[in-house]
Amino acid sequence: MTTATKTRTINVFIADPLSEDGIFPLRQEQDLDLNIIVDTGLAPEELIAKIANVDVLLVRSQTTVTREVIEAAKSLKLIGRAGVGVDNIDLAAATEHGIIVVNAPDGNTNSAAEHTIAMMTSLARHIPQAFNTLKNGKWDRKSFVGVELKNKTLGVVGFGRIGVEVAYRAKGQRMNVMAYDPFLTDERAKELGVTKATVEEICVAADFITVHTPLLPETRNLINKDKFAMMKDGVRIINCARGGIINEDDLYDAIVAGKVAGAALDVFVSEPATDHKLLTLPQVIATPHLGASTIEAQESVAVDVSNDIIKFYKTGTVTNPVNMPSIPKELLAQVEPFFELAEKLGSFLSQVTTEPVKEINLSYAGEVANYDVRPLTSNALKGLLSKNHGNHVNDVNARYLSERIGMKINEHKTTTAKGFTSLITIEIITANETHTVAGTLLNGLGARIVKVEDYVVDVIPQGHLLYIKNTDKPGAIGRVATKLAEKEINIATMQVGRAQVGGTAVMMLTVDNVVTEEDLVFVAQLENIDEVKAINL
Ligand SMILES: NC(=O)c1ccc[n+]([C@@H]2O[C@H](COP(=O)([O-])OP(=O)(O)OC[C@H]3O[C@@H](n4cnc5c(N)ncnc54)[C@H](O)[C@@H]3O)[C@@H](O)[C@H]2O)c1
Ligand SMILES: O=C(O)[C@H](O)COP(=O)(O)O
Repeated sequence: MTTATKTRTINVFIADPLSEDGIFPLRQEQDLDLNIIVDTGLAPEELIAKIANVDVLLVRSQTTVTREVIEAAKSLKLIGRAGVGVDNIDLAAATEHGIIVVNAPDGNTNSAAEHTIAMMTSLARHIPQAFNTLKNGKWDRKSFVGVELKNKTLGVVGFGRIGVEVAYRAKGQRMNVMAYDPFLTDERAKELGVTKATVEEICVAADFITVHTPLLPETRNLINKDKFAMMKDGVRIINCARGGIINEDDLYDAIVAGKVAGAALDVFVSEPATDHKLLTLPQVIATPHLGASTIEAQESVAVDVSNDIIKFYKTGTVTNPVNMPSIPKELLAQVEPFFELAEKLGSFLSQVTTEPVKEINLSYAGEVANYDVRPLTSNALKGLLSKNHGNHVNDVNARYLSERIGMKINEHKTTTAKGFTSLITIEIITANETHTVAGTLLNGLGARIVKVEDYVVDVIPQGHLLYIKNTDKPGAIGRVATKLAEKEINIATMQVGRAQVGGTAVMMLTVDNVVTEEDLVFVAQLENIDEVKAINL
């Protein structure tokens, strides 16, 4: 990943209204040259026209970041979502283009949970309808008889950050809480004092149902006419998550049919939703996507994405990635040193072969095998592909690009590391060749290549290397050294290895200057030299 300093201006484009206090970290950043452009409320074609030189795009839910926007953004490295839901961002397009998407998953949890409870209470007691009537000069106490929350059952579908916070608060109202989430365990349900249930069980038993899942293909229309049919008469529905999780037409029909007593909606399939048919029903109360609209939440989510932008440009890593594996903080410190090694090993192999790689086997041995190795594989693939893809390949799209060209990627983990604390061995298979390289981190000494093909070596993976295969006969080393001297190429280090006396041997040389194609030909013509490759790491 890239790190930047003041030498380059970074254009940060803020396309939705963000808290000014929240973007304070960006405004006061001293080490990076950030050019902050605030230009909100743009139509898609206006955004496309302005995005060509933008490095970082910051949005909330209002701006839709389409494939067209991404393709027009020639410099874009990072999209920051100041909030949770990323359904307004074409993640596949971002990933293909190597653009990191980060969000702020924690900053608005409380606000969204509080809004959900406010909506449920308002729904139970008809507060918006009663207020409207009163504003219109009518003192009507008969039309707005509500229901209590106490002893009612609340079904929570999607028991993540917000779902759990809603459950805590509902229990404070002395409600019984049922919850469904594919990741909810019996232990966690017990610990939180909720009844673990299926969506169907919730539909059958709940008086109030609230959804808190992301909008995904699996959750779109999760609550539909079949589910409404299972529900109690007079059930009340709340959606402060995403429009589309509850089928809007089916909800409308269920309300008109008297099955559903009321619905509280903060979100709609298409927003802004000012003339939606659900809004014509007196049983429906609604807010214009206000779940996260508090001073605290807006400051918090904007601070989180601002800090991730700064972190990305200073360290090359981010805290809340959406389209790359997220590494817990405590593990990051341990695996980060391997990133460069994995990339160098991949790069080494890309320069050893000229054929397309059909399969790559990555073996992680020793301590490194205890970690989530996917980021290491991404770095190895980045190194492997960079020969042909240059700067267009990064940790985000390396796996995607590899799979797109049909490369089979196999990761293996073993505890034994042949005497090393950790060992990464990478094998590539092409139509006609197989090549292997292995590397490690030596305590206090940094990265080393310790094996090339079947030969044990000890090479710092840095600078200009010459990889020479020769027949193990006297004089080969001397001839190579003399030829390089003739070409004014200074040898810094030299390693030799062989499997058996008189067989094939390898030389690994580090040299002080770039070795040209012409120089390589001269070396390759020497007696008993079978193959010469220049490798730049
Ligand atoms: N109205 C607002 O302004 C507002 C504010 C914040 C968040 N949100 C939305 O609220 C939702 C939840 O946010 P969060 O922060 O709790 O996210 P989260 O990722 O912490 O929780 C989502 C949960 O949904 C679960 N889930 C996924 N697929 C499911 C399925 N098929 N059935 C049931 N559960 C499933 C996940 O396992 C996860 O536990 C998101 O859609 C987010 O965009 C809306
Ligand atoms: O997913 C979210 O974080 C919420 O829907 C908030 O959206 P907003 O940033 O547009 O308020």
